Amino acid sequence: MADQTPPTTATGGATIPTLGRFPALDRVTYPSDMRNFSVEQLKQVADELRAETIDAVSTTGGHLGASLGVVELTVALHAVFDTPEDKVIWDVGHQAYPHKILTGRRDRIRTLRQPGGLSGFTRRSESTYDPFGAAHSSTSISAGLGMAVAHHLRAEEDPSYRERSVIAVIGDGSISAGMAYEAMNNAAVAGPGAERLIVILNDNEMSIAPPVGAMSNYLSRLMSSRKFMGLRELAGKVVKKLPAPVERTARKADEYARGMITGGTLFEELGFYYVGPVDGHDLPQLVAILRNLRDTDNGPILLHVITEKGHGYRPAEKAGDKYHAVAKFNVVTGEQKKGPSGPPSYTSVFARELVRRAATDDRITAVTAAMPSGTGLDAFAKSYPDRFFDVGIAEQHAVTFAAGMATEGLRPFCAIYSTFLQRAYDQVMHDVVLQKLPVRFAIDRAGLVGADGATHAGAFDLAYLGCLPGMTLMAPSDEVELLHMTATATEFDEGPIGLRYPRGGGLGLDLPAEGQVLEIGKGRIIREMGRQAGGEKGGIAILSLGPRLAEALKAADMLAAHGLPPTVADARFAKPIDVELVENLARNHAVLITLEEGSIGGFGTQVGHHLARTGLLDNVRFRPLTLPDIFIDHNSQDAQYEQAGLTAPHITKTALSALGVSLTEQTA
Ligand SMILES: Cc1ncc(C[n+]2csc(CCOP(=O)(O)OP(=O)(O)O)c2C)c(N)n1
Ligand SMILES: CC(=O)[C@@H](O)[C@H](O)COP(=O)(O)O
Ligand SMILES: [Mg+2]
Repeated sequence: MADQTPPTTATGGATIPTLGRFPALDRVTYPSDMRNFSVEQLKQVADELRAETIDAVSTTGGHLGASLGVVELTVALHAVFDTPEDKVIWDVGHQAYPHKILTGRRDRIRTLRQPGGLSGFTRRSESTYDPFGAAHSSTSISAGLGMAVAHHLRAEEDPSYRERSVIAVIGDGSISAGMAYEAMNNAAVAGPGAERLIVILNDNEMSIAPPVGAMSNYLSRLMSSRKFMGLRELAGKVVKKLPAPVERTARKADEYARGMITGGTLFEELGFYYVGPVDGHDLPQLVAILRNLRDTDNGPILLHVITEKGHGYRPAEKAGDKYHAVAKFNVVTGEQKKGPSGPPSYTSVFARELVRRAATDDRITAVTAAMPSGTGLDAFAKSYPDRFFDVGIAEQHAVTFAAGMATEGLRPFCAIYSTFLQRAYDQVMHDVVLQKLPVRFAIDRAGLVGADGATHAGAFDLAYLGCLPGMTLMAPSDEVELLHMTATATEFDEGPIGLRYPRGGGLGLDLPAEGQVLEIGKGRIIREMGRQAGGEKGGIAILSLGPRLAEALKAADMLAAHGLPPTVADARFAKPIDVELVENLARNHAVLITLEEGSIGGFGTQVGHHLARTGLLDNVRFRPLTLPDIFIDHNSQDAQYEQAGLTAPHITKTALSALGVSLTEQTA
C-alpha cells in the first residue's frame, strides 16, 4: 500500500493529499484496522487524516489548530495501544477531531458541531473510544488516574480483568491549571494502578493566546536545554520491569543520579518518570517510544511531546492564533467565511466602556484566565499593560487574585465566561462574597452559546451566584444597558457585583459616548399596558431579565394582536430584585411571567420566593420561564432558545394559557 501514495494538491502553500483520495485512511474504520500497518503506511494514514480533518472542518468550522497538531500522535496512540480497552483521554477534547475520524466516526465528521451531529469535544455517550467527556480543561490527569487505580482494583477482584494503560493527553496551556497539579501531586502516591498512567504533555507553546506563566517558561527552557530524545536514549531510560520495592529503590537511585547530573525535571520531583522532549510529528519515533512505554509498568510516566499547533496546514501555521477556532473556510486559501459583520458584540461593548473608564480611574485592573481575546480584555491590555493580568487557565486563582487586589483598594474586573466561573465557585463565595470584597465579575457567554453546546452554556450563574448573601447581579437587556452596567460596576464599591451578558452581537443600537451609573436594585417599565387591557380576566405582566427582553416585546405585540397587550418590564437586576416593581406587577396583573436566559434557581426563583413569602403568590398566576431542566446540545443559539421554550410564541402561549385563553379561542 505504501506505493499508493495519493496525488497532492497545493493548499495555502502547504502540500496535502488531494482531497477525496485517501487509500490508506479508507482502510481504517476503527484503530484495530491499522494495528498491522507498517510505519510507512501509518505515515500515509497520518497525511490523509490531516487532509480529511482540514476538509471536514472547512465545511463545519471548529477547533482546527489543536487537532492538526496531534495528527501523528493520534495515529501513533491508536496504532500502539489497544484502544478502547486502553484508555486515551484528550484534555479539553477540542483536539480530538482526528481521533473521532479514526474511531468509527469518519462518516459523521462533517456533522461536527452541527445540529444533531457530532460534538466538538469528547463525549462518553458518543463512542466507547471516548472514555471521558471533556471541554473544560485540565481534568484528564485526575480522570485518568482514577481509571488506572480502578482498573487495578477490578483486576484484583476478577483475574479475567486485564490491566490496561491509561493515557491522558494534556496541552501546555491546560497543564497550567491547578487541577493538573492536584492530580500530579497525587499520582505517584495514589497506590497500585497508578504506574499504568501515562501523561502525554502536548507542548505546542500555545494556549488560545500565547501561553503565560512560569510553567510555560519552564517548559520552554526544558525544551531548549535538551535536544530531542532519540530511541537509543529512550532504551536506556525506560527501566525494565522489576519487582515493585526493588524497582522503587532503583528508580530513586536513578532519579538521584539524573538530578545530580542534569537537574531533575519538575515532573521527576513529583514522582513521574519523565521522558522527552520528543518530536511529536516524527511518527516512526513516536510509535517506537509509545511501544516502549506501553510495555513498561514503571509509571506514572510523563512523555513530553513537542508539536506545532496548526501543523501541516500553512494558513494555520502562519496565523497568530494558529487557527485555534475557525469559521468555515476555503481550503486552498485558508480564508474564513465570516458572515456579514453584524452589530458590535456584547464583549466589545463591555471592553470599550472598561477601557474608557480606566483612563480616568487607575484603580481599575483587569484579570483574565487565558481568554484575553474572548473576553475583550486584549483591548484593555493594549491600553494598560501594567493593569492587565492573564493568569493562564486558572479561574480559581484569578478570582482570589482579584480579591487580594480589592483588599488593597483597587477595582478589579475579573472577566470570565459563565461556564468557566463555575470552577471558581468556592473562591467566589469564600474569598470574595463572604468578605464583601468589591470584585467586579464580568460574566461573559451567559446563556446558551451555540456550537460549543452544553459544556459551555452559561446556564447556571444566576442560580449559583444569586443564592450568595450580599451578591449584586445585573443582566443587560441590550448593549446600551451593558454600557450602563459596566459603568455601574466600576463605581460600585459596596461589595461584589456581577454583570452577565451573552455571546454574540447586540441589537445594533446607537451607543452613547459613555455609560450611566444605574440605581442598584431598580428595574424599569418598558410598556405599561397590562393593567388597563386586562378586562375582567386581569392583565398580563412580563418581567424580563437580560436580552430576552426583545422576545418579550415581540410576545407583547402578539398578545396585543389578541387584544391583551401586556405590561413589559426590564428587571435589570437579578439581585437584589426590585421588590417594589415585583410587588406592583403582582398586585396589578392576573398573570406574572418572569423570563431569563438561565436555569431554574435563578431570577425567577428569587421573584417566586419573594411572592410566596409576602403572600402575593396567592393572588397572581406566576409563570417563571427559565432554561428547562435538561442540557441543551450544540445548535445555533436561536435554535437552542427555541428548544428551551424561551421565544416570543412560547411566552405568548404561556400568558394565554395562564389566563385560560386558548389560542384557537382567540383566533376565532
Ligand atoms: C477551565 C477552562 N478554562 C478555559 C477554557 C478555554 N480553553 C479551551 S482550549 C484552551 C487553551 C488550551 O491550551 P492547550 O492546553 O495548550 O491546548 P492547545 O489548544 O494548545 O492544543 C482554553 C483556554 C477551557 N476549555 N476550560
Ligand atoms: C475550546 C474552548 O473552550 C474555547 O475555545 C471555546 O470554544 C471558546 O468559545 P468562544 O468562541 O465563545 O470564545
Ligand atoms: Mg498548547
